[in-house]
Amino acid sequence: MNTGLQGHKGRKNPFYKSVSFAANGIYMALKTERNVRIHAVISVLVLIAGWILNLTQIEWLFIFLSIGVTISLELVNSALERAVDLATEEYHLLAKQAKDMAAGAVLFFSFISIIIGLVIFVPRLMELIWT
Ligand SMILES: Nc1ncnc2c1ncn2[C@@H]1O[C@H](COP(=O)(O)OP(=O)(O)OP(=O)(O)O)[C@@H](O)[C@H]1O
Repeated sequence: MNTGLQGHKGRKNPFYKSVSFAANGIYMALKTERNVRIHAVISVLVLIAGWILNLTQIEWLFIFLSIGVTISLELVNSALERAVDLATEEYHLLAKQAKDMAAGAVLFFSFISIIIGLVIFVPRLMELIWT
C-alpha cells in the first residue's frame, strides 16, 4: 500500500534526489513562466542596488525576505495553475477561483514588497541626491 511517503515507484526517495527534484522545479518555472523570470530579474537588480547603496544588516534581512517570499509564492502559483489544468480542461468556477486566488496571493505580497523596497531605498536615494 502506498502511504503517500513513498516516491513515484513506491520507495522513499533519498534526500539528495528530493533536493534535485525541487531544484528542477525552480529551473522549469524559470524556463516556462514569464512572471517568475520577471521577478528573478527584478530581484537581481534589487540585490545590485542594495550592494551599491551599502544596506544595513536589518535592511538586507527585509530585502531577502521579500525576494524569497515573492519568488516562493510565484512557484506555488505556477504549481497550482498546472494542478488545476491537470484536473480540468473545462471552464469551472472553482478552477477560476483557485487560479485567481493564487495569483492574488502573488499580487498581494508584491505590493508589500514594493512598499518595503520604497521604505528602504527612497531615503537612501534622497541622501545620495542631497549630499
Ligand atoms: N479551467 C478554467 N476554468 C475557469 N477559468 C479558468 C480556467 N483556467 C483558467 N481560467 C481563468 O482564465 C484566466 C486566465 O488564466 P490562465 O491560467 O490562462 O493564465 P493567467 O492567469 O494569465 O496566468 P499565466 O499568464 O501565468 O499563465 C484567469 O482568470 C483564470 O482564473
